[in-house]
This record gives sequence, structure tokens and C-alpha cells, in this order.
Amino acid sequence: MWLSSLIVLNRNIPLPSLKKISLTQFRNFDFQSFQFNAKVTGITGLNGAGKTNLLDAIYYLCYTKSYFQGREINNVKYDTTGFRIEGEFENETIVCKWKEGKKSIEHDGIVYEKVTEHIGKYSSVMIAPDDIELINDGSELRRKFMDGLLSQSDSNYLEYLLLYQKILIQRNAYLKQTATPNISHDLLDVYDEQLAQYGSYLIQERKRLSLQLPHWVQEYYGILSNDAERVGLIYKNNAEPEDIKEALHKSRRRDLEYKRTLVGPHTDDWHFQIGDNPMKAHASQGQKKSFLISLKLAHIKWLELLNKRPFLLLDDIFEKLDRKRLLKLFEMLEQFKLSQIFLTHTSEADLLETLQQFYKDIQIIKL
Ligand SMILES: Nc1ncnc2c1ncn2[C@@H]1O[C@H](COP(=O)(O)OP(=O)(O)OP(=O)(O)O)[C@@H](O)[C@H]1O
Repeated sequence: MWLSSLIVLNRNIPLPSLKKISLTQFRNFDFQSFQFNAKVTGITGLNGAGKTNLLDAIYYLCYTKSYFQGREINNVKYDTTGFRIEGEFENETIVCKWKEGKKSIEHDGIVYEKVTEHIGKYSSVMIAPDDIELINDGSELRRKFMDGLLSQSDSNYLEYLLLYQKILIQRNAYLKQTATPNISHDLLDVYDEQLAQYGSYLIQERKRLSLQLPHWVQEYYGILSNDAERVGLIYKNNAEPEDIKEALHKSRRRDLEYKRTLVGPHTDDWHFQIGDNPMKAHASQGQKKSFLISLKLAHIKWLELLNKRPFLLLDDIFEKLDRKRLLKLFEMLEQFKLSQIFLTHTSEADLLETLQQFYKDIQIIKL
């Protein structure tokens, strides 16, 4: 389903709220519960106190995965074998458990058959220092980010993405394990047919996203940086939706040589630019940070058009932005409908001084 059909202009949808979170053996927490009773929650404490971990636990409840850790075992408190995160929302309780390689997600005591059933129910947007990797690292992170946006708006997209990835793994394993003279081209044809079927949808939806997202990013970047410069976000696909099968066919000789699938949406990239140059090499640290914040605000906008009210998770934002941009950011946040805002800072006084300019309903949690 595409966005335009999802823009149901219902401005009165209730804001989901997280009332309480209980963490068991999650990172540095043994067992700890936190009650939330305000629109804005400031989480304060010394370096290493667990502020980011608490934010990440909220993110986990929304997406059943950590924002920071790709490997679940890294979420488990040292010397233990599993963790549990329980979130009490307005009308329901979600429990995420992981133990010795097995993950389960419960909704009001009933385990979801598929974890994907939960995705899309609650949304959150994290803004964290690690986001810089989106610019500086390879294409995979950028693809993941954009795929995340599309998966939140369209359950077909998530389903096709997972199917595409499954077939791709099978095709690559077959290429790797089979000596070229023994390769069955009929079997590769079957894989290619499936990759083309799912892949064409992925490319088509990415293209649509690429028509909308850059405008928002430019708009927010302009406000944050006083229209300092132009930024760009360009989708680079290496095959057109209708041409994937042909592209795979053309690439088959090279695929056999390199023993992996070299074309298809899994190799696409999103180029981030400042002026006409790649952002990675040409933007200053401050410009990169402003761009990333603009990208995250565009994410919130995207969710808003889908009638979703995300939780905004701001990690270390006070340390990373100068005061002028920080105030601009809070000013800009006023235009979005957010469920709750959680932010971390080492200094409670500093946090309150800024927040009180914008919000009345503030809670502080000291770690
Ligand atoms: N799996 C784990 N088991 C136990 N402790 C962990 C685990 N993973 C991380 N930690 C600990 O969690 C702490 C880091 O927590 P976190 O990053 O949330 O701190 P923070 O309060 O955000 O710090 P800062 O102000 O420096 O950003 C570190 O002390 C780290 O050693």
C-alpha cells in the first residue's frame, strides 16, 4: 500500500504512551523498573550509568531489536544467559525476551507467532551520536535505514524484503557450494524469477520514497542551518524494477566467477550529498550532524503521514549540538505529533533549563 492511500487525515488518533518499563538482565541493568508519567522524560546520570541502554530498551519494545547492537548476546547482562524487557503501554503489555538464541515477543501474555506481527504497532525514532555511521559507513546501513522506513509504512514491503533476502542467501550458498561446471542453470533461473518478483517491488517503493524524502530533509536542514547550503539524498538503484531478471541473467557469468549475486536491490545505495559532493568527504562534522537530524525529522514526518505517533529518543543531543541548533531543534519538534520524548543528558540542571523553555510536563529519572 502506498503512502498517498495512507494519508488518512485523522488528526485525532490517540497518542500511545509508555507508562512503565521493567528491565531484567538487559545490559547493565540487573532488574529495574521505571515509571513514566510525563510527555517529556529526561534521563540523567554519569557517563556509563545506563542512560543510552534505557533509551534502547524503549526502542527494542517498538521494533523488537536494539538500535545499537546487531547481536542479541550483547544485550544480555554479562555472565547471564538472557534478558527480558517489559513495557506497559496505555492499553497493553509487551514483553520481549531473549534467552540462549531464542527470541519471543508477547502481547498481553500471548506470544506472537511471527515477530513481524508486532512491527508497526509502535514507532520510535532515535537520534544518537552513532548515526554518523549512516554517512561514513558503507551502503548497507543506509539501505537498512530506508528499508526500515518503508517496512513501517507497508507490511508487504517487509514481507517481500524478507523473502528477497531468503532467496538471495539460498542463491549465494548455491553459487558458493557448487563447482561451475555442475551448476544448474534451471535452478538459477528459478532463483532469478523469485528475486525479480520480490526485488522489483522493493526498487519501485524505494523510488517512490526517493521522490518525497529529499524535500523534507532539505526543508529541515534549511531551518536548522539557516539555509546555509543545499543537501541531497539520491537513490542509486542498479536495475530498474522491470529489468532485474535481465540484469541477473547478464551478470550470471560474473556471479559464477565471484560466487555471489552481484546485481539486484541488495546492492543499491542512497547517496548523501552536500552541494554536488559526497557528504562523507565534503561535509564538516556540524553539517553531518544537522543532516542526520534533518533525516530523522523526515522520518518522523513520514510516520506522521502514516498516522503514527512515534516516541522520540534523543541520545546525548545536548553534547552534540551547539546551543543555537539545539533550541532550533526543540522549536521544530513542536510541529510534530510525538507520543513521548525521552532524552539523556549528564546534567539535570542543563537539561531542565532548556526543556522548560518548551515543555511544562517534564519528568526526570536519575540513574
Ligand atoms: N551486556 C552488558 N552487560 C553489562 N553491562 C553492559 C553491557 N553492555 C554495556 N554495558 C555497560 O553499560 C554501560 C554503558 O551504558 P550506557 O551507554 O547506557 O551509558 P550512558 O549513561 O549512556 O553513558 P554516556 O553518558 O557515557 O553516554 C557501560 O558501563 C557498559 O559497560
